Amino acid sequence: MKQEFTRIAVKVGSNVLARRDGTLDVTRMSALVDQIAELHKAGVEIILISSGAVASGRSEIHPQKKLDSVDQRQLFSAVGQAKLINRYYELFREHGIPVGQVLTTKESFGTRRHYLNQKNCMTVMLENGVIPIVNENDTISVSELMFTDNDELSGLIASMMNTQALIILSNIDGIYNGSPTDPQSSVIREIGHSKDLSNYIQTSKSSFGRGGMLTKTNIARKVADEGITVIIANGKRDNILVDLLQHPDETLCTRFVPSSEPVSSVKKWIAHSEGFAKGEIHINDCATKVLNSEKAVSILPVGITRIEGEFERDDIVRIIDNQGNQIGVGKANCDSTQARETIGKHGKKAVVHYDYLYIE
Ligand SMILES: Nc1ncnc2c1ncn2[C@@H]1O[C@H](COP(=O)(O)OP(=O)(O)O)[C@@H](O)[C@H]1O
Ligand SMILES: N[C@@H](CCC(=O)OP(=O)(O)O)C(=O)O
Repeated sequence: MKQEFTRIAVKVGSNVLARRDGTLDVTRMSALVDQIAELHKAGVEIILISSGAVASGRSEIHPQKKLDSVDQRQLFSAVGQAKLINRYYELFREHGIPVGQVLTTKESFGTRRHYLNQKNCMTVMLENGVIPIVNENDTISVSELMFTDNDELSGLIASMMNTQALIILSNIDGIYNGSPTDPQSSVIREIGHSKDLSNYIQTSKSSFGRGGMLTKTNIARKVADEGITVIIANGKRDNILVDLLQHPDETLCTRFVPSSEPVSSVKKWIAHSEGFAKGEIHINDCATKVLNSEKAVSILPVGITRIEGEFERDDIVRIIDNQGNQIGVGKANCDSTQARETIGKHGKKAVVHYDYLYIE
């Protein structure tokens, strides 16, 4: 059996797992588990990121009084996640494959220590032949502490676990070059580095999804820039996972071409840590130019025009150009007071060192 990848992350959207009425589509789940089991037995390490907790809880519990959206999400996910993982456990057991549950939150990616703890957990699972099944811990992550959706989470996991591919399974064959409902539009098969897709993406979402195609596209681009192949495909199509890996050329999907330049593990973490940024470092045009060149350069005080916000050494900061556009993210080498004291000065140590700087 010919296979390009030996470690992959697979994200399954709510719509793949839920029927129209919101109940769990056990037939679909079972078909996906069969495919994952086939790949696992062929030696592919798989991390499964599965949505569906809220959708499967909603059909189980019928609250007496009207609940607000936070209460609903907490209640449905608490019940639904138990149901979901139980199903997976039973289905994988039929193949003799052990699975483990990893529930996480956005905050768990905020510090390098937490990040490495999670990485270690999933590494030890894979080393012992256990398939990690990951979801956001919806019971405790509320509003600004939430991931945009599980597409964002799957990108973080793929990057953290150094997978060769991230396969995002939704209820659509890929990204269309127009409205998906327009018979004139077709699936874009391959997307290179600098292609702007914003004109194609509608804000519509499938009935149980959270982020829509726009977050999928943004995440896919970022992850592909880190050297990981990203594939968006239809999880409702029979045998889709096995076909994507074994017959990639004949299988309908959108594939984001990965960058060939390797990105260090620390830089990958920084790239996905933007949401935790404590401050902003504004830089002049000259500094922007050298940062965008091929050279490995740090951010020196001489190129800084302004510091916004208060941060400590090792906090995440955004890098902003003279036009106010964010051009990167980095880990501060000093606190904001020290950084302000050196603005514009020559011969001072870097405020963000190159090794801890991710330029977008
Ligand atoms: N250009 C496009 N190509 C494909 N799908 C699109 C496009 N623009 C918007 N969409 C919508 O994005 C939806 C998939 O995103 P989402 O609802 O978040 O799915 P999931 O639950 O699998 O994460 C599709 O069902 C489709 O309605
Ligand atoms: N953690 C949520 C996932 C929500 C979500 O992001 O859904 P989707 O856009 O379908 O991947 C759940 O399990 O219901």
